Amino acid sequence: MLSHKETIFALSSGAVPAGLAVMRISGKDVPAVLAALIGGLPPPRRAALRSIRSRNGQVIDTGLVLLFPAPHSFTGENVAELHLHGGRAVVEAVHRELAEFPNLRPAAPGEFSRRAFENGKLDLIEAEGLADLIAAETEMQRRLAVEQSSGGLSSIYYGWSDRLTRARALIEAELDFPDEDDVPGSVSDQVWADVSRLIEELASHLQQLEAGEIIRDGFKVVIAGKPNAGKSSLMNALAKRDIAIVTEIAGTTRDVLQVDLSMDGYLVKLYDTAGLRDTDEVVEREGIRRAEKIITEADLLIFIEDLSTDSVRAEPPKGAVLVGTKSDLPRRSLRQYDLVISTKDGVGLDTLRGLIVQRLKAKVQPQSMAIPSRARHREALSTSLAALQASLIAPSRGLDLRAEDLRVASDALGRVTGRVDVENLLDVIFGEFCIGK
Ligand SMILES: Nc1nc2c(c(=O)[nH]1)N(C=O)[C@@H](CNc1ccc(C(=O)N[C@@H](CCC(=O)O)C(=O)O)cc1)CN2
Ligand SMILES: Nc1nc2c(ncn2[C@@H]2O[C@H](COP(=O)(O)OP(=O)(O)OP(=O)(O)O)[C@@H](O)[C@H]2O)c(=O)[nH]1
Ligand SMILES: [Mg+2]
Repeated sequence: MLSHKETIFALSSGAVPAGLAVMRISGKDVPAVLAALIGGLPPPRRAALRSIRSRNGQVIDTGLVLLFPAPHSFTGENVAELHLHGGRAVVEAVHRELAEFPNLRPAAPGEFSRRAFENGKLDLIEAEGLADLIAAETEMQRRLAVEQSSGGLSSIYYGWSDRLTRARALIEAELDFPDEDDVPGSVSDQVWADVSRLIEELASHLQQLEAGEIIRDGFKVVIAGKPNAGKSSLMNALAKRDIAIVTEIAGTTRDVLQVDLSMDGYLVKLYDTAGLRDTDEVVEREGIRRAEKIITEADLLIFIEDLSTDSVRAEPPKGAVLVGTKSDLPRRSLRQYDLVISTKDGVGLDTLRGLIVQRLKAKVQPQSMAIPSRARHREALSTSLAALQASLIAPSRGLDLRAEDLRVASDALGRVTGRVDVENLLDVIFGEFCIGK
């Protein structure tokens, strides 16, 4: 167990004033701090009502105090929690009192979790999951984060890591002791058969990454079309808020505007863009350049057309949903639309919401929430997959080169959870085989 020199503290609850404020303290000086503040130690892991006193004996506040002696705490260190009344002056007085202790200092962001990681209480996936859980704003983000923070995703990687470790151990054994009776010749075949099963599992796991990213980062829906089509009016209607400026002047919107929506528990990132047209106006042209950029990043493009005008119709990009708007006005367009709406009287808006959710779910159908969701996961998992695939190509290269591929795959997988170990390779070799005699 790592023993950090300094004891750290922070307000772990939200903004004051509030009903309660939780001050968390972690490190070896926790018992001394509690002795000074409340005159002794509360029973471990039980809430105790105590008065918290400053050095001069004045009561600062009376609240519930919790002590989690090391190593059975969130960080693995001694942890105390002071459940205070959530007033600004209360929190400030306790903060001041804590800072007076010679070995105490305010915690840096994420430092409690970092110590938990260093003490083996959390792996990297769980730590990321915890950060995502705190940031989660939609139900699906919460479910994804819970699965990651509570070890559901990690356990898949540990399972794969164990199988890889076993495979490597068997190959190493074959390399070192080719004539051993205890290592049958068919062992190698079993190893490569399991490696190819691993490849399939890893590849199908990686295919879920897009779903994970969409759940975590949001489904990007971009509204595009010609100037004055009614794009900003649609953005405001879907957001039910007056976000974008709407005027009858073509070329009103220049910047890309964005709003977060929650649809069916999913985060939808809705973008409003400058109307697309040829123009010499510098600001508008920059707006159009930005619009074109975000269009290429869209998960779903809603191409808006004013069905009441008879101007030249633009060709919507492939895959876009073609929406005719201003259906409250006389129709001049003969175009076949995917959907007809009016933001003025609300016609078709629910259908459009349904269509967005349907397109979203076509991309995101998680059978389980134990799926990757970050670029970091993608990098490490694809490196591992590529090395596993390499190990199966050209067996004639020899066992030692193929064993090296497995080592690379193993290391990459270890980086996902942050637990790269070679110790258990030795354990498997010497634990399961009677090679050494
Ligand atoms: N008051 C309070 N509520 C909280 C937290 C907290 O730190 N304090 N948490 C903070 O994120 C979350 C709960 N997570 C926790 C995770 C581990 C331990 C803990 O004491 N673990 C020990 C003992 C385990 C056990 O008794 O089963 C350990 O792992 O050894 C505590 C809270 C959410 N709610
Ligand atoms: N009758 C009617 N008018 C609409 C509707 N939607 C938008 N408008 C009007 O059309 C004009 C342009 O609307 P905007 O939402 O600003 O259009 P835009 O596509 O964002 O335009 P730019 O930002 O200039 O590209 C405004 O005068 C709106 O009031 C609708 O459904 N019915
Ligand atoms: Mg606009």
